[in-house]
This record gives sequence, structure tokens and C-alpha cells, in this order.
Amino acid sequence: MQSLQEKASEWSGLAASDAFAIDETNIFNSLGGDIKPFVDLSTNFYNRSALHLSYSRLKTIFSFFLSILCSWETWVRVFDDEEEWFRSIFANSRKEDAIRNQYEFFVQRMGGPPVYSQRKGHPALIARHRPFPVTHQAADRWLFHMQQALHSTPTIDPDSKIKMMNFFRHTAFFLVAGNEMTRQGQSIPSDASGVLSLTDALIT
Ligand code: HEM
Repeated sequence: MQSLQEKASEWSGLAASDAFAIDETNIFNSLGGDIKPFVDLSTNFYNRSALHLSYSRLKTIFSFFLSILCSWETWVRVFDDEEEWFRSIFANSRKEDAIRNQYEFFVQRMGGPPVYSQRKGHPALIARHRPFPVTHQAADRWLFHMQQALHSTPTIDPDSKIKMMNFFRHTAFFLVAGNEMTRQGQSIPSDASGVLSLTDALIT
């Protein structure tokens, strides 16, 4: 039987070595040892959109239309996604909380202080995603938004963006595999700690 990590690698198309290249360097330190790039990323993830990006350059050129174009940003984002099935997954979350939960986890997982665990305990991502339909389709949509968010976050350098996106892609399908397993009533095998124990190691 395939392990969760093996499923994550097969479905994401990424070897574990690529997914965890984020651990070869301390990304938090390479981004200036500041939480701002992570706050920017998570804010963009939940607030911004592909539509925003398409028009972002136009904004600088046609500043006269800035206020009108700004209002278009609200059209597409995770909390107001045009895909109702995806938007509904976040219906019971407060946007401010979701942003903070996400960036604190990223800060901690990418070499920064353990701010997530200090506030909320062990990340336990499979368990925390259990209430949600983390399907292959949901992973693709989540990754679409994350790719757009990375594009619109200039405070993160290109090399870090590639490493982060690989980690996100692998973890998204790791969560899909974990979600399938918990829905089938199976207990999470010890290898499920692949993402999580690594986090533990990094926060001690
Ligand atoms: C695969 C598709 C995914 C879906 C559909 C999904 C959905 C959700 C939802 C609905 C929440 C609750 C929002 C909140 O109130 O915090 C959440 C929380 C969270 N997600 Fe995801 N997520 C996905 C992938 C990921 C990935 C790839 C990561 C990490 C790389 C991640 C990390 C987190 C974290 C840290 C939280 C906060 C958990 C908490 O503190 O309760 N998620 N996710």
C-alpha cells in the first residue's frame, strides 16, 4: 500500500527532495527575517486574484482609472471565489483568522519563530483539515490561488517562490491523501508526520 508521502509525490509530480527543498536554506532568514513577506503572501492568497494580476500593470499605466480598477479586485479571491463549491469550503472561517493562521504556519515551517504553535499548538494539518472536502479538485483550486498570490508578492524572491510552491503542491496532495484516509475511517499512519514531524523538528 502506498504511503501518504508516496501518494503526495505521485499526485503532485514532485519527489520529496524537491518538495522539501525549503529546508535546504532558511527561507525566513533569506526573506529578511521578517514576517512581512508571509503576511503579504497570505493576504494576497485570501484577498487577491488572477483578475487583479491581469490588471495590476494597467493600474500603474492608467492611474486615472485606479479607483475603478481597485474595486475589481474584490471580484475573485478565495473568500469570494467565482467557483461557489470552493468558496463554500471557507464559509465558516473568518478571513482575518484564516490569514493569520496561514502566515503564522508558513513563518514557523520556513525557519522562523514557532508563532503558530505558541498560539495554537501542533499544526496537525491533516486533522485540522478534516472538516473540509480536501479533494484533488480543491487542491488544484487552492494551488491556483496560491500561484497567483506568489506572483503578486514582490517581497518574496523568485528562487524562494519556486521552493515554496513545490512545498505547497506536495503538501496539498499530502492533505488530499490524508483526507481520503480519514474519510475511509482509517487511522493516519506514522509516515503522516512527514510534514508534521519536520515541523516539530524545526520549531524546537
Ligand atoms: C488542498 C487544498 C486545501 C484546502 C481546500 C484547504 C482548506 C482550508 C480551510 C477551509 C481552512 C480553514 C481556514 C481557517 O480558518 O484557518 C484551512 C486552514 C489551514 N490550512 Fe488549508 N487548505 C488546503 C491546503 C493547504 C496547504 C497546502 C497548506 C500548507 C502548506 C494549508 C495550511 C493550512 C493552515 C496552516 C491552516 C490553519 C489551520 C488552523 O489553524 O486551524 N492548507 N485550510
